[in-house]
Amino acid sequence: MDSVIEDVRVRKILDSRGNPTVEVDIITWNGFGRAAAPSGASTGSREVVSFPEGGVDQVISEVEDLISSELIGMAAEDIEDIDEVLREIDGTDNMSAIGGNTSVAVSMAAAKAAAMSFGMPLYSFLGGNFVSEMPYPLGNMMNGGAHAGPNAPDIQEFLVVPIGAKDVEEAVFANVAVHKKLKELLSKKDPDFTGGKGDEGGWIPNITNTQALEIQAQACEETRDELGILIRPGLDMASSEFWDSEKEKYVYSQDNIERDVGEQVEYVKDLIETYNLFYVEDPFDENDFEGFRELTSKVGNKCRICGDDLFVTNSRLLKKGIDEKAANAIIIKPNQIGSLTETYATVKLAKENNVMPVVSHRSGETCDETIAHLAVAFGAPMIKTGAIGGERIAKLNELIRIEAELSNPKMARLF
Ligand SMILES: C=C(OP(=O)(O)O)C(=O)O
Ligand SMILES: [Mg+2]
Repeated sequence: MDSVIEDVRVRKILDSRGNPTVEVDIITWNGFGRAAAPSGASTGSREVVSFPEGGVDQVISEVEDLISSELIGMAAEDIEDIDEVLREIDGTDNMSAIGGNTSVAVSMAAAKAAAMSFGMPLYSFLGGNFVSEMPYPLGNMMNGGAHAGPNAPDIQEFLVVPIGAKDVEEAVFANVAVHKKLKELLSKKDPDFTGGKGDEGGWIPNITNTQALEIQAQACEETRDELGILIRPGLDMASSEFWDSEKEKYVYSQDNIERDVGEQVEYVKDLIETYNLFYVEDPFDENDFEGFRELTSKVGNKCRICGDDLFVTNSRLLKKGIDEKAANAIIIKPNQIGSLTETYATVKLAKENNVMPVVSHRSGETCDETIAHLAVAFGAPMIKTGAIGGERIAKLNELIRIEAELSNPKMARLF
């Protein structure tokens, strides 16, 4: 049996914020898989718990042996069984005993070890022989909110989608062209602009939300004219971060404006129309299915309204969202749910219900490239990975390699 697990090793490594995270190696008779877990800053409250109370050190000192003694002898390709064993070892509802980051790194390392044992790339081991669609990269251009400092916009991520790109390589370089253009524009606009970047490599501008939206639109247009590629703007508002539950208002401190739910619906609708936004993530607090539903019913035919903190990659929450018609896209972050099996179940449910899965990095990342393979294997039309920075380009460059390997690659359908 080529894929029988012979050893499991867990180590503490650095993530891009300089925090500790776990990296797992799984060694099979005939292969090897390595995966590391990322971590969020603007996390949803219903995500599984990343690590046990003692953090990564406790995983190394107590959990590693528990996991390896159960997994050694199992076949690495039996991913569902492996994920079930991890759930049993943990024994809690939210993975707080071993940590969702531990379990997801084991789950992904097992899949990679199985793929190598059978001599296949991960995307075809998970997605089958017929995968051919490449995701559009959602590039992160400017950062605010929890990913930036105090004078930045409240909106967390100013994104772009190069919807006119003919292939991934063109798409990735189009995003970088917008990123470079923005540096020029921001330097002209703000004499104090230092070129500082946020957690995901987007610029941190010292400007208001409206100014940032204007400059993002300008950068998209100018880059489109220069490259001849249509590029549309998008946002991750990460609104849970500035929702004040006592006041029941969204507090935009940079603009000195507060909006109730109804005003937020109108504001975001207006942004979508004014800036021709292609994508808006988390325009409402993570508990506000009703706000999501109202916005989606008004503009869901022209814009992807995406739930991240709302769904936390959880199929039960997605089912609620589908029943309530709350969104037409969902962020897929495997470490929010703690296993590949559950990640896949959520993707499958989304696709069956015309909810677009968008595979995503976290703000704290490593150079692990697994999500590039997951996006292709799952047929996700978009992937959110940033635009520059070592841990971001690890995924983007892997997408370029995958595209070069496929015999008949084409871009996914966005509409
Ligand atoms: C990537 C994101 O940030 P974090 O990883 O901090 O949740 C996000 O909110 O989509
Ligand atoms: Mg988000």
